[in-house]
Amino acid sequence: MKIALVGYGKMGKAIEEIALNQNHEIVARLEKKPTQENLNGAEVAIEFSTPSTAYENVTACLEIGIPVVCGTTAWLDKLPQVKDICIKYNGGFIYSSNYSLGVNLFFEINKRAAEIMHKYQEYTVHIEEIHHTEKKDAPSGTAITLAEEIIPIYGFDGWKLSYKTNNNLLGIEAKRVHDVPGTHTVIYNSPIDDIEFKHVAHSRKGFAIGALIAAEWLIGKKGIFTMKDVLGF
Ligand SMILES: NC(=O)C1=CN([C@@H]2O[C@H](COP(=O)(O)OP(=O)(O)OC[C@H]3O[C@@H](n4cnc5c(N)ncnc54)[C@H](OP(=O)(O)O)[C@@H]3O)[C@@H](O)[C@H]2O)C=CC1
Ligand SMILES: O=C(O)C1=N[C@H](C(=O)O)C[C@H](O)C1
Repeated sequence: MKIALVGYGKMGKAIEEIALNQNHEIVARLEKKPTQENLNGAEVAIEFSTPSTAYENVTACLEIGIPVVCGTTAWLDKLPQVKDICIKYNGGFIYSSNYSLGVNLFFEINKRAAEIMHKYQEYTVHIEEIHHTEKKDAPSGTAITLAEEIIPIYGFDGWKLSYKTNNNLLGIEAKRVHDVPGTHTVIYNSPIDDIEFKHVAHSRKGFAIGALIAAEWLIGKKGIFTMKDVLGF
């Protein structure tokens, strides 16, 4: 693949390392808005930038006619507009809050666990996420995805940044610790015992491998997709 990396920070560099080992070509490394010229003949754009720049970058790629794999978090209030633009330009777009295979398996386990656990009112539920101190958003996109799977099953009104669940809002606790790539835990507590489902990323490798799998899958496809489509869940 000829890949444009839109955003060349921690994730852009992690993707580059794996892409080069897989004999892909990096034709652009951008830290600004993509244009026809600076995309340099890319077949696909992989966008990991910042919450305030992702929307503009994604829409620019779609308007130019380049399919986009986007991993940037905390801009999803604008997802409906991106979907409209993708349809208008007959483009290809994938978004996932987390591209790692392990977390996508965890999403499935999380849903099933909530379906079982919500019947047992002696257990409370909340989420904890831990990330490196450079992270701009809280809670993480992954924690929000986990919450969005639990909320309808429990009938919660939504989530809030809190170490506990109350007022019918699912608690998400966000901790920031030097160098942690990403740890997510869904915690069920009762007076008798605790049950915890936990995913620990040891590095950014899993996110990068997943983003490259998504990019290869997306080339030639039209529409709006998630990692569930890529993995066939
Ligand atoms: N979905 C997933 O699997 C994962 C998602 N993420 C998400 O990806 C995003 C990026 O994470 P990470 O790489 O760690 O962050 P970094 O801060 O390391 O990298 C972001 C990069 O984007 C650059 N940038 C700034 N403005 C623009 C712009 N207009 N266009 C393109 N690039 C720009 C920044 O440059 P400068 O520093 O000069 O401002 C920086 O190099 C975050 O939202 C994070 O939550 C992270 C890991 C996995
Ligand atoms: O910013 C990060 O680093 C990460 N961001 C994503 C998120 O917000 O869920 C995915 C991963 O946890 C790492």
